[in-house]
Amino acid sequence: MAFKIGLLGLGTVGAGTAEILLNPELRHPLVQEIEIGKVGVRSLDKPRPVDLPADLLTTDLEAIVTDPNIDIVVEVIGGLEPARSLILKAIAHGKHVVTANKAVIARYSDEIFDAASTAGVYVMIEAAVAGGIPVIQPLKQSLSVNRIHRVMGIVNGTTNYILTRMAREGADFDAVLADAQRLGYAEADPTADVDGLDAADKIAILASLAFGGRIKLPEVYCEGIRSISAADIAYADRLGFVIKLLATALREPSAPDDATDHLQVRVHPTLLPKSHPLASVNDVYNAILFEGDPVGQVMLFGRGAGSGPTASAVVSDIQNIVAILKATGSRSPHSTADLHLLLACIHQHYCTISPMDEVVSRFYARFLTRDMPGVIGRLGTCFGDHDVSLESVVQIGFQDDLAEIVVVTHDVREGNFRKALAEIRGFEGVAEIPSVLRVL
Ligand SMILES: NC(=O)C1=CN([C@@H]2O[C@H](COP(=O)(O)OP(=O)(O)OC[C@H]3O[C@@H](n4cnc5c(N)ncnc54)[C@H](OP(=O)(O)O)[C@@H]3O)[C@@H](O)[C@H]2O)C=CC1
Ligand SMILES: N[C@@H](CC=O)C(=O)O
Ligand code: NA
Repeated sequence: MAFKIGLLGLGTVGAGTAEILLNPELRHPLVQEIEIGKVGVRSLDKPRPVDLPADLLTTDLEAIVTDPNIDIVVEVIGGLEPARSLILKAIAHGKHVVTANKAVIARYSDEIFDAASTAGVYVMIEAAVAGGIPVIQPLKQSLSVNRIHRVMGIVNGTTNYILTRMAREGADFDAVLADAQRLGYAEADPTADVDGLDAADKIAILASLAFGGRIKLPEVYCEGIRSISAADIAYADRLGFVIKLLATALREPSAPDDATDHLQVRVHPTLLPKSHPLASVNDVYNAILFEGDPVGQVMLFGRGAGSGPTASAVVSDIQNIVAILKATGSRSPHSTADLHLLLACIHQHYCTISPMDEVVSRFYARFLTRDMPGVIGRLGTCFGDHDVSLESVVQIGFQDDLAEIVVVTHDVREGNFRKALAEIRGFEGVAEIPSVLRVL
């Protein structure tokens, strides 16, 4: 007897999921054993890109998650509520859950995974991070024997598209954002993408899996790309860099007497050397670079969004659950102890995340100063006073009657760098510091 799924949502991802399930030919034989039992939507009248019997569609999503005939609930409605409540209700009714909802998982994974563990069901989230690129399962399985040092990636397609176009065309942010909206890459409200929140949700999820603990989302540092100007992209280019919105999670080396793992988990625009493997990831593509011991570097590249790619991840999660249910010979929830250790989420403790002031990195800063003698010298002295060592200081040119000076530092403690900047803002002759960006 086929495994029945209750599909919550028939939009971009839901329709892509139905499309795969309705056309199982030339896919893994298990796909044929998955049947769409019910589909929950908001509007019954909307035209749909997939051909489903009308009686499968309902606006009563509660009835789906409590239906005894449904084995697996697939949540692809998005948003926080009712998505969170429906997931929890499905779990309470013994359903396994597959979701693409990074916003819900990054905020409520503790209650969701606790509930799943108690109920003996799986909650699978491959589609929630980097859409069609398999990143969750590799982290849970193939890479998990490694000591992961760092996970770093371009995990938001919209911002990567915007930055790529700005770099290619010398265009400004607002003009390219309007295009990205017209092309359907960015949402009508692009906040979650351009302010880095979507990437922060995703790196919180990856960090949790990579470092084996829970992450409190408010502790994830998040800075978007609204302030990136065509001028910065051009200067970065002259210095040998590209600017990307980078999501990073890394384990800091710990002192011998410190048993606590300290992590950095952060999202911000970053100047990447043009030779870096992530520097050539352009347009709406995503890529994630893992660094672990002993595996070294592993980079996964592909489409992080879109109907088909995201549905590929959703259906692979459904298939993983079906494979386990078949192997155990039981569709009922398992006992907690019987859950497959490499598929269930079992973390209990919270990771300690270092405050940004303590993070050590390189910086790029652009200053607009009046063209008077001694300005560069005063900048240099102030940075030196705060233990900020400079790699280069270049007067690039002029903007109106102001000299434009670009500074690149060596590795510095962020708190020291910020203190120096605060002092420099008060200098006579310094009109503005239009941009401060981190450098890899
Ligand atoms: N789009 C993408 O490329 C990616 C999306 N995701 C995630 O996948 C999820 C779904 O995204 P996407 O498919 O783009 O979203 P869409 O807006 O395209 O589709 C949402 C679907 O959910 C239904 N829906 C929404 N709210 C309700 C509600 N309250 N009651 C009943 N039905 C509801 C809508 O019904 P109706 O059609 O009737 O309006 C629609 O079918 C999100 O969590 C998103 O973050 C993840 C990776 C990539
Ligand atoms: N809005 C996201 C798509 C889904 O994760 C992006 O632009 O990458
Ligand atoms: Na994925």
